[in-house]
Amino acid sequence: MESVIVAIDGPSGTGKSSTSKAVAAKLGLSYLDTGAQYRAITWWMITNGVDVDDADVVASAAGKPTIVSGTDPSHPTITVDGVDASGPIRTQEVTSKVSAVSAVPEVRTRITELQRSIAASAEHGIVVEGRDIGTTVLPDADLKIFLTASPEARAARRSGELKGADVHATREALIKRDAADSSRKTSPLAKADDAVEVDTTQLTLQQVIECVVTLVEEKRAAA
Ligand SMILES: Nc1ncnc2c1ncn2[C@@H]1O[C@H](COP(=O)(O)OP(=O)(O)OP(=O)(O)O)[C@@H](O)[C@H]1O
Ligand SMILES: Nc1ccn([C@@H]2O[C@H](COP(=O)(O)O)[C@@H](O)[C@H]2O)c(=O)n1
Repeated sequence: MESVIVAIDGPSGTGKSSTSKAVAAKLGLSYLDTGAQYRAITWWMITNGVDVDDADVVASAAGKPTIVSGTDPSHPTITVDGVDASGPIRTQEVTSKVSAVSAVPEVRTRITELQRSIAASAEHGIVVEGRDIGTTVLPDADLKIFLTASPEARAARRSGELKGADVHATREALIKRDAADSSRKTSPLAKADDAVEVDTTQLTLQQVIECVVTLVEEKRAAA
């Protein structure tokens, strides 16, 4: 198999980004962080005064920003209307509002088209991570992985990242975001029937990376 398409989905904090970047770098593949695209459109809505709780207004604005994702796993980038958005999309305000924006069907249609065109143009293949990649965006992906981990492990990982953040509050916030992402009508967070589930609770990041690399190599060998 010359080019390979890998879909990695799962709830928040399960290790999708860290794993996907490392696997892509190791195998010479491109990398796409689809959560960053939903964060980028949310950031644009906020900075342009759009009420993100008004789905009709969000829908009519969905086509306005130009979002560009750079797919080098050692230096992923994201711009909105030509402006580097990699910092602003990680604020607490964006994190708390992104699920409302990403639930709007017109937003999903727009971002899904963008994701498919990026995947189609990746010469050597790509690792695409998100919530609905295996189920909706790339249903014919060569390999689908669904990462999981206990809420406690995920909260501890995130609190370590946010230095000093309260673990209980972090746990509640990620459970709330997962619930919103899993219960939306259009393309919810879900495991594809043919995805391999990997519970990362007791695994180091290195072990998860090795597990996914092995699964990709097995697929390539079988092709
Ligand atoms: N197996 C692991 N063991 C310990 N820490 C891990 C593991 N996997 C990832 N991490 C750490 O957990 C944090 C969250 O990981 P990451 O951002 O990759 O998750 P994610 O699933 O992409 O999250 P989100 O969907 O919220 O963007 C990071 O600090 C990362 O280094
Ligand atoms: N395929 C996807 C990816 C992400 N989302 C939404 O974006 C939010 C942020 O994702 P992170 O991975 O950066 O945490 C996420 O909570 C979802 O609302 C999505 O809908 N589909």
